[in-house]
Amino acid sequence: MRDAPQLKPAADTLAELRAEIDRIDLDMHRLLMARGEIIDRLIAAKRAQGGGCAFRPDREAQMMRALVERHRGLLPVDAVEGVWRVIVSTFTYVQANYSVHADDSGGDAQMRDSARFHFGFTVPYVPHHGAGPVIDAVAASTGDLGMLRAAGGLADGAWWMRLIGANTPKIIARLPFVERPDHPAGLPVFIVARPAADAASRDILLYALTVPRWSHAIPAVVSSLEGEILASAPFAGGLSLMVAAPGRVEAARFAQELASAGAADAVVEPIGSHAGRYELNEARSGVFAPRS
Ligand SMILES: C=C(O[C@@H]1C=C(C(=O)O)C=C[C@H]1O)C(=O)O
Repeated sequence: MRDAPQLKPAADTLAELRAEIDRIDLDMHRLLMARGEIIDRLIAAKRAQGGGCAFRPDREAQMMRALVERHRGLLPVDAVEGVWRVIVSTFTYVQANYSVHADDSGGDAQMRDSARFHFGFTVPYVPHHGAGPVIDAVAASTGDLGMLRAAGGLADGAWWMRLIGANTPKIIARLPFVERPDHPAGLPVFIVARPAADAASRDILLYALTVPRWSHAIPAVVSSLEGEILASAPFAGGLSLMVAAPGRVEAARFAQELASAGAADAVVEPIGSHAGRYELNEARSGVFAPRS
């Protein structure tokens, strides 16, 4: 007959708990080092796709959603998300070095918090004053990222007009990937980059909409397409709007709807796209649902 299982002592000793923590830390560190060993193969695979920026925003959005969705336990989701942001961003950096250029004109503290939370401290943070200089710095680089307030720094006017055209940077992500009211780095920001092939998420399309003058047809058409006017500013004697629309609304359809509503002189041009917005409804429970 087998012996009855040994009863565990009533309380673990501190030394035993520390030994357990050391074992777990060693496993985690070994796993991180193993993750690093895949990098050379990733670099080769991406070089075959054309190289450039290693950031894959669509993949990252899926990873961050899956992470917060499966998270359980007492470790705050903010901490888990922060740890993975640093892992993923630093792994992107070691594939192809990049800097994050940020517009500090609306205040440096929130931008810096956001950049550090989402990209860590290994990735260089380069402050600029204004959206224009950020976009210029990204345009002059091969793989750098720009970080701009999604709500817009109005001092720059219609900065999104600089994103129009075939060889200009585009908006490729909106951060945080998973939103919640008490997010520790919750400032909504757009990430601007020279887009890499097949990396973009096209759940939400972003457009620059230019019109000679304001018309009430514009918000009516935007809301009928389930879009959103994000910002507006005077431009070249008229007005420019930054508009978000669901991925099914191509530029031609948008222009056509505007024309039918009486705004035939509206020009609609793509300026980027990003993953659908996800909101974590019950912070720390791991339960989240898409924004309605
Ligand atoms: C590893 C990749 O490159 C980057 C780094 C990632 C990571 O470390 O998990 C994920 C997406 C990319 O931004 C990838 O494309 O899969």
